[in-house]
Amino acid sequence: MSQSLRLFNHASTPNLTFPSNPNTKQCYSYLPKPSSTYNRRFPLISIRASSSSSDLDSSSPLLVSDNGKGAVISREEEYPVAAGSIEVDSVTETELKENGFRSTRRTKLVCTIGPSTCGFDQLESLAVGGMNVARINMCHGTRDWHRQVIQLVRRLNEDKGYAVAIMMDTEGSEIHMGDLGGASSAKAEDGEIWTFSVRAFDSTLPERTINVNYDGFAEDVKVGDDLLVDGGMVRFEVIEKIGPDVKCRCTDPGLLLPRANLTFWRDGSLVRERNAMLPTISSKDWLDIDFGIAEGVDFIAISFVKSAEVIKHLKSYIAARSRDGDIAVIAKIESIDSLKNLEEIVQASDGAMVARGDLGAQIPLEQVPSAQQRIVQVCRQLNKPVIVASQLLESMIEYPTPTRAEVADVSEAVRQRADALMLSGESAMGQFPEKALAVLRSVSLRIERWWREEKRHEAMELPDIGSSFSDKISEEICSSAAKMGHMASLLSRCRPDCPIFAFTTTTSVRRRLNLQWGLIPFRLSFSDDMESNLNKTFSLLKARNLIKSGDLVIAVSDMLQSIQVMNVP
Ligand SMILES: Nc1ncnc2c1ncn2[C@@H]1O[C@H](COP(=O)(O)OP(=O)(O)OP(=O)(O)O)[C@@H](O)[C@H]1O
Ligand SMILES: CC(=O)C(=O)O
Ligand SMILES: [K+]
Ligand SMILES: [Mg+2]
Repeated sequence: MSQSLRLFNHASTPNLTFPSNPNTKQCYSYLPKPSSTYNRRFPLISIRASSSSSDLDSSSPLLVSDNGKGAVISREEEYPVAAGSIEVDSVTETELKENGFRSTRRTKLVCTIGPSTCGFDQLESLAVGGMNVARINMCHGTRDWHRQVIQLVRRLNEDKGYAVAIMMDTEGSEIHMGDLGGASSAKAEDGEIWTFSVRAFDSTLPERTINVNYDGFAEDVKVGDDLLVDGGMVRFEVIEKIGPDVKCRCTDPGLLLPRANLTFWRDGSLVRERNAMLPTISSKDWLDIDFGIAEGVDFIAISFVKSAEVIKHLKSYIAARSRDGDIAVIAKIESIDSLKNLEEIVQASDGAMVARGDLGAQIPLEQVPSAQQRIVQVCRQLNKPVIVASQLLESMIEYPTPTRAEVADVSEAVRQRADALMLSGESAMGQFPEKALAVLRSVSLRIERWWREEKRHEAMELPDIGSSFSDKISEEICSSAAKMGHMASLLSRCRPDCPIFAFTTTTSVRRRLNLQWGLIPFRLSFSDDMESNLNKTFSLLKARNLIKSGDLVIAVSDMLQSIQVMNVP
């Protein structure tokens, strides 16, 4: 570390130190001295590397270390990383070795697991194809089925060196159809009369009959209402009410899928007075959440969030029950109320999902794109990961190639710098899950490469988010480090034009970091001595051919409240 430059280090200097070496770059930062001892809540090392010391260009990698919030423990029996070893996702490692830093994918990919993808080999193919997070949707399947999937993903991670995280998505208590008596779908033709009923049918469903999960349904609808299945994929008009049965005429034909969402509209507006009384988290959802906690999922996504309160409540519920409180809560933005209360919901959550399927059933379709843009922007402002979901490649449920419009939609989400893109039916029950994932991957890579080529490092005005003094210092350190390479970065939030290597001692933190834009999580053991941590990290990365001697790096550590610029020894 001969060319090492210590720009600022509170551990050793009472005040500000400027570089004295004339060969060093004029890229120091001015930071106030913290009033208290080191804040260890967010230990960060960020290291920006490039091929030569004169090449501080903005596309070289940034390495970040994050121990997560506080204590370094996880729910699993946390086994220490063997001294002299570093764990990294095997796919990422191969990509890094083959293509170098610059081409690593920044946009993360979430796949919904369903009948098409629930086998070990299928899950492995998705992991090889770049799946960062596996989503299980509690609307469908039994808990035993989901447990099986979770166990397979675990096995995949342990046996094959992946770090695929698991996201459990709650059913929520909106109105939806029953499961079609076991049929995988049913076709509703123009003009047909169907019965929507809240009756419990003990044996098989009568023909053209749909079960509805909400007891108040027959009371709430009125003759003349429009009944939309799945946000308008199929449309009916209510023509008659007979006790618990509601007779409807099909006005827009289409395919009915099991447990599809139902909304009803009157005089051009969504009817939601009674819906609004349903709890966001139903009693069945609470059982699913208990299941998720017991199984140690990494994320719980909450459907139809209406306010920040429910998120806060769930977070304290998890904190009290999960051993380490390390399950991240993702707010699904898919209702009018969630858009109204967006900022406070996102602020209360650990991330958000633009759940365009149901959102498009609650607001006019033409408003969905602007809602998406706003949600992505708010999440980034508030430094929360955001997932863009639903119908990204819907046609690929049936066909092996996407439509041009779908590719344009995926490109737009990548361009907005969403943290992650999600597959739903494409991977859950489609015929081409791996091909759909490959399209997400190649479109992401293409757009990201285009940024590099065009040098489009979109800078966004980012408000200060640190509330404590030490947090503010960390923020300052990170943005100063980013500015050195003429690029924006408060780490992932700044969407720097470089990959970010994230180091953690914890398996569960490593998996959670997998959702965030540009972060490549590694696991290794740390000591209290940052200097030796850095050296150890370098030698481990070098041994794996992930960096090489001479690479210029910037190390940012809020454990030491310091920035160092150095060449990899
Ligand atoms: N575990 C599962 N078992 C069977 N089918 C599933 C499962 N998960 C998903 N699917 C199928 O894939 C489709 C798309 O999945 P997706 O997760 O988007 O569900 P959804 O019903 O649209 O609800 P949501 O609004 O929660 O996304 C579902 O409609 C269902 O047919
Ligand atoms: C993902 C989801 O829940 C939706 O799009 O509605
Ligand atoms: K759901
Ligand atoms: Mg939904």
